[in-house]
Amino acid sequence: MTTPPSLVSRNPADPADVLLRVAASGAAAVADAVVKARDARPGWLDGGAGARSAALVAVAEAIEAAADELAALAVREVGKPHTEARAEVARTAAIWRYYAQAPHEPTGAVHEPFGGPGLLLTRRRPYGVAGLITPWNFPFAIPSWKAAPALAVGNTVVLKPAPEATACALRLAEILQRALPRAVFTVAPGGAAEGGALITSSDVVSFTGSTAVGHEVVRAATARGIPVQAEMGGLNAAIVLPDADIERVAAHIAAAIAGYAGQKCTATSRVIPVGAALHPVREALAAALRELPVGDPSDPATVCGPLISEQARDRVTQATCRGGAVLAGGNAPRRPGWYATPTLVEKLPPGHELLQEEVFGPVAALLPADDLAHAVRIANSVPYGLVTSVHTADLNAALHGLDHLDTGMVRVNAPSTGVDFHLPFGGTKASSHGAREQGRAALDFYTCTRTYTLSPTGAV
Ligand SMILES: NC(=O)C1=CN([C@@H]2O[C@H](COP(=O)(O)OP(=O)(O)OC[C@H]3O[C@@H](n4cnc5c(N)ncnc54)[C@H](OP(=O)(O)O)[C@@H]3O)[C@@H](O)[C@H]2O)C=CC1
Ligand SMILES: O=C(O)CCC(=O)C(=O)O
Repeated sequence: MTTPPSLVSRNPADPADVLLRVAASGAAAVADAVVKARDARPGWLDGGAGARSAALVAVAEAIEAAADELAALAVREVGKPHTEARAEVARTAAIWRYYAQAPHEPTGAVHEPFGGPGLLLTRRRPYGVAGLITPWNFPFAIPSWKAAPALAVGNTVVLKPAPEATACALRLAEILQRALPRAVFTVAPGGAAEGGALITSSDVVSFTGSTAVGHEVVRAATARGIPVQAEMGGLNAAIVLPDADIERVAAHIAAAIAGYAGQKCTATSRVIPVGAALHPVREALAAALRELPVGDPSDPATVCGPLISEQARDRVTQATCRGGAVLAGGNAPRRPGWYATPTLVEKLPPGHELLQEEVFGPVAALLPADDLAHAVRIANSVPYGLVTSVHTADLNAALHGLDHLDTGMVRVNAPSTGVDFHLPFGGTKASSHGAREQGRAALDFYTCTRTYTLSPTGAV
């Protein structure tokens, strides 16, 4: 028997600081966790809506009580700037409270038979064990916005977190396991082997991460005929019209490019000034990026902390060396930790990596457009379709954007980053596969509609 590899979790701001070394679970332990979760499912479901709701409220309360400690852990393990880490923890508690209402909601509808007496009913029922595979960038919020709706409707859950966020996942599991019955929620630390084992044993799969891995996950789950959703990358554009308040918009876009070092699927990576907006946007955005506070993520003033790993940092710095003109940043500060400076580039050759792939760093390309229709064509010209922001005071321009932008989300006068957890979240093209996450859409994803016929005895 081979020993599972060990997982090492390091502080990206100080790579000598090792948070954790644990053995990966191994595929057999993942399969075993799924068996135990399946056995725990009837008790969890039949315990009733009240018990499920109360348990989800207890999770929210425990997260709120541990907020400072959880935020500090995210700062240390995944390099999330302190202010954002606090906001993520607050959002995570709010997600559990929101889904704590779901067990009390109607699960179906009553219909009249086409002919004769009786009742026809629909009822949404859980699939069984939800297998969740999550990335490191929102180590509390993403596992929670998948697990809370899955649990609310009566599934049990096995989570395979990203190796880089193992300590956060284990701490979240501790909180959940105190509030939930045994085996209702299990975390299985590991890598691709554990992720694969989860897909081959669970009943419904939800993934967030890169597009390449997401497509593999979708193929594996589809081959088994189980429902799967995958939230993958983005290459999101911000369109700025000349009538926008350019100084204010530039500050917002700079934060959407380089906040948390651009490591959000919703980060802005292309900025499209329209017509006369080019010159003021170019100047104001380059200045805003140069002034953006870069540094130690535990400092509350920091907006752009380190990248998650050395490879991630090198990918960003190399991408900006391959053609184009650098307007701001374009280097790595000389300090311990995996930092890259907030970067704006222009005049990129067609087909450049920054115009085709999610680089997941604090870097954006400036792409001037002649008019709004041209801006929309540029925005739509990439393989991804997660979110676009449009900055304008003109309602007609905003409506044109809503009608013609081919992204799952369009945000007018709001940055591309940020999520309203009570609304559906997801994109088009290579950004998403399957049903939407979050909001009520998540309750539908984790349930299968059953149709019941009730006829009086002797009717047939
Ligand atoms: N959309 C988003 O929010 C995110 C996008 N990304 C993108 O992904 C890039 C790489 O980041 P990374 O964290 O490595 O993301 P990956 O997509 O590579 O990994 C995401 C998760 O899937 C696991 N996994 C890998 N291969 C498989 C498989 N075949 N079957 C099942 N599970 C698998 C990973 O484990 P393991 O790491 O051990 O391979 C990890 O837990 C980033 O640069 C960024 O572009 C990353 C994070 C979030
Ligand atoms: O912008 C956000 O707050 C969330 C982004 C996100 O969902 C992701 O990066 O996976």
